[in-house]
Amino acid sequence: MDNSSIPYSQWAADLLHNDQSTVLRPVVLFLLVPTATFLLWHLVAYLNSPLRKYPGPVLASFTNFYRMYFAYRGDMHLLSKKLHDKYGPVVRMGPNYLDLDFSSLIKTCFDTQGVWRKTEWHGVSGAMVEGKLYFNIFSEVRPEEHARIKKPIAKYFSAAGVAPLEPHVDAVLATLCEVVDQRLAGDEAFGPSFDFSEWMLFYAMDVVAKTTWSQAVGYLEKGHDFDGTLSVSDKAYDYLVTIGMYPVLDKLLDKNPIMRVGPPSFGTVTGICLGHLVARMKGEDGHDQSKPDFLDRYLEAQQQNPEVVDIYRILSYMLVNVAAGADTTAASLRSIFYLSLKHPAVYDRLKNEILAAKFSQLPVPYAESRQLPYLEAVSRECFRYLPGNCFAQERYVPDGGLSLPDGSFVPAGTAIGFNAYVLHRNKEVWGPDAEEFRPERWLQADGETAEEYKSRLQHLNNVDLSFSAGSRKCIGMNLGRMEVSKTVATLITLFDFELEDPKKEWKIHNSLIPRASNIIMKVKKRSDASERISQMSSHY
Ligand code: HEM
Repeated sequence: MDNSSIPYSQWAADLLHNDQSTVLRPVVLFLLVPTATFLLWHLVAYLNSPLRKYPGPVLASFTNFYRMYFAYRGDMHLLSKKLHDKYGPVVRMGPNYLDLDFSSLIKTCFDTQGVWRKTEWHGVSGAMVEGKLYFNIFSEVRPEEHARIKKPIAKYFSAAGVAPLEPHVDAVLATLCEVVDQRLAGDEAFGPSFDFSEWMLFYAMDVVAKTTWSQAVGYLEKGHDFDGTLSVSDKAYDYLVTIGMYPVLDKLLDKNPIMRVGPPSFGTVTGICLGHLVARMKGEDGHDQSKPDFLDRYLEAQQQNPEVVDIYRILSYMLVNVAAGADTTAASLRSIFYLSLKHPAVYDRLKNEILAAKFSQLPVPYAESRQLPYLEAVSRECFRYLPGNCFAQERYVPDGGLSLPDGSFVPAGTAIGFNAYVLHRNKEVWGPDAEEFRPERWLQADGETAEEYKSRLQHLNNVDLSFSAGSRKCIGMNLGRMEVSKTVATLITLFDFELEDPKKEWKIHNSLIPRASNIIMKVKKRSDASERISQMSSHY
């Protein structure tokens, strides 16, 4: 009989009552019962949800698999923007998740007390160490525990705290200049084409290693991902953002107590960090005491706070530096060069400002590069245009609920989130040219008084989520900004850059951090570059 001509339910019932189908019966029961329960559960949840009043894709209101699919594809930022353009400032993007585009709520939802808790998806980046689940500063979602583990080291990340790390950045920056000089740049004409994006990751990873344990990993010198760590790190991020949309799956995969399933985790990086920690503790790493690094500070923090900082905690501090500090900085450097070169007027103005500056030495000291207003404006515009985190920064609505500017009320326990990529392109906040790359928006405009500019800048600062805000604001912001500023000033002082084909677009895979590739570039040395580089390198 042709089963397609009878209703599905009757077909299933016939199948169950047919004595001859003794093999099929358990199979059908096994499939039907959970499927029906799953669908019914989702239907009841949908009908009862207080979020039903909010617009969004129908599928998204039933299941988080909707978002998971776009997280997997790597274009979550584009999806969020498209949905906000279609539905307005509130979009229901999950059964219990609202994506918001209200900059007026930033101060409320990114509070300094941790009342607005991070949602569980951040916890997916926790790591199993000897059978125990360890959360780091990024992945810890419990506010009290987050404050407890952050407090002993917060001071080392202040502007004054990171200043002594500048010699470490300088040493790696000198290596970068040498590598560009010897392998990539042409003397009189532009040299061969190469993918700038991968070199920025080699550089940023070496810097974070050097500032953390005083030794670069060696990506710049070797010129490739020689130990596979960079590719593992990409996969770990892909896993975090995809499984993070359904965190319960993490318990069956990466955190499965019986058998770990899934892509490689940060295990390799953990091994590298552990090796350096052990070597330091045994006094075997030849560390120069006159150049303190993060590891010195973490060991100091252990002395001062033994009840909080044990050896595992130090390891997690080291690990989060590597996991959170390299890809973000590389992404920012890629954006600055690519977006400026795509807008030749911007690149020319930036280049002219840098070449006109009389720097006291190379690498350019941060105290000097940060004085350049156009460099600062270009950096901030890049952070705005393509933020280092292009996923929603999620929080749970606390007791008392949340009143939205549209007059509606969101109950406690709802997950809400702000995607900086969407917020930073809101025309009501940033003006009609919000979608344009225009660094001048960060400078005093013609006819604008100093007072007006100050107040406009203050407003822009308040609605800028490039480094997040409140108690979960990026702890490494001062280091990241120092690195970006002095690296751009130093590279442009020594070399001229051009895109191989200015019409070609970069490729972006958004895996929390927008991973840009295919920035095919050519470089030319400025007249005295090689001589200045060899002078500079002799100091390191
Ligand atoms: C220009 C470079 C950087 C950018 C754009 C950036 C951006 C961000 C953003 C947006 C967040 C919030 C993420 C979220 O909550 O979902 C964050 C958090 C964090 N960042 Fe950065 N970051 C940069 C550099 C660094 C560096 C150099 C380090 C460390 C050496 C670092 C360490 C961290 C840590 C530990 C957190 C978690 C903070 C917490 O939850 O308390 N970042 N970063």
